Amino acid sequence: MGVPVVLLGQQSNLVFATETLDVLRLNDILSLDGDPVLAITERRATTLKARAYDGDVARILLPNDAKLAWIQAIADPADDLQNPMKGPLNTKREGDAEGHRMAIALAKAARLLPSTVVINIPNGERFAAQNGLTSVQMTEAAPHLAGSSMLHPVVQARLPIEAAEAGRLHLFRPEDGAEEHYAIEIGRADRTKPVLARLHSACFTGDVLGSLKCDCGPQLRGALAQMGTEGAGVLLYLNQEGRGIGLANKMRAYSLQDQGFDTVEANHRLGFEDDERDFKLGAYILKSMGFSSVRLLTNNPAKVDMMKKSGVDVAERVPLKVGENKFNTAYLATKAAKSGHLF
Ligand SMILES: Nc1nc2c(ncn2[C@@H]2O[C@H](COP(=O)(O)OP(=O)(O)OP(=O)(O)O)[C@@H](O)[C@H]2O)c(=O)[nH]1
Ligand SMILES: [Zn+2]
Repeated sequence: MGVPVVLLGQQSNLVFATETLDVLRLNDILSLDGDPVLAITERRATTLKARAYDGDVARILLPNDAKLAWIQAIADPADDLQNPMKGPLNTKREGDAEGHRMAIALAKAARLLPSTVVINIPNGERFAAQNGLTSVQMTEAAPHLAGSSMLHPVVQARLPIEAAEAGRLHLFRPEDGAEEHYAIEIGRADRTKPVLARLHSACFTGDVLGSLKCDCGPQLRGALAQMGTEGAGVLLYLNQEGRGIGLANKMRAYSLQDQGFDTVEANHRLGFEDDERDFKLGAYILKSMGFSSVRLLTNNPAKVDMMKKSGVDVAERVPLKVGENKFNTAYLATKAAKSGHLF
């Protein structure tokens, strides 16, 4: 939800998502005792030429007179080209960055910009109670933020679709209250043989609107059509919009692409890795449906590796080359050059 929370640990921290910060919250932060810091990822720090002393995280000291617009411009690259000089940015070296790292993981989980304002507070539990804030023990939150949390099957029902009348939709819900994921089974695949399978990541623009900037729509329909023709298959529809950064951030990335950056550079400027998806959950869903071996429809070698590492045998990689057009040639070429896609 992007609301402030208190992270309880050896040191307790009050955490604000930078994206949802407003003047009132900022005034509250600046009136507290303690040195607030603006936490960003090392990817974002590289663009801003700020030193990251904590590996993947940089902690920028917040001046007493820090302005909301300045803070948000550090998190959001939208106006980087017009205003490249945000510094000098003094980053913190001493102390522990664990709370800051977790705060950024929380912002990512909320599909916000990966940046937070963090302030150390002496008695976290009392502060949270007095101010009506949610508090969470860092040790309890850590396993959920380290990767996707456990998924549970919720319901399944028959769903005839254009590609195959014998369709069945299975719905899975994670324990941490995050997005649900779906599996569409075509026919009744033999569990003792490799099944034709596709791990599809949600793409609202491509799947629903027919965007020409990517190849997702044709890949989705192409995979289902092939399963329909063969009479059996399973398509996982994983709600990992924008390679796991969410639709708002993907649109920010598109806006950066309009400024001349490619798909990977745009993710980095926003402070994300190239790909923030967790493919382990795909393997988990397949195993829970009784599949141990797949013929995987993909051009992405990372998906093949992740399947194997997660205990699902990939008997064959089946290429899925559809949907190339004049608007996505550069995007597909970047994926081939930078992400190792096989086209
Ligand atoms: N961040 C970001 N995400 C994008 C962009 N274009 C498309 N996407 C997302 O990328 C994902 C595409 O996923 P997949 O269809 O699994 O593609 P892939 O990883 O290239 O693998 P294969 O299609 O299996 O070869 C979807 O979640 C899209 O929303 C972009 O420019 N930036
Ligand atoms: Zn797409």
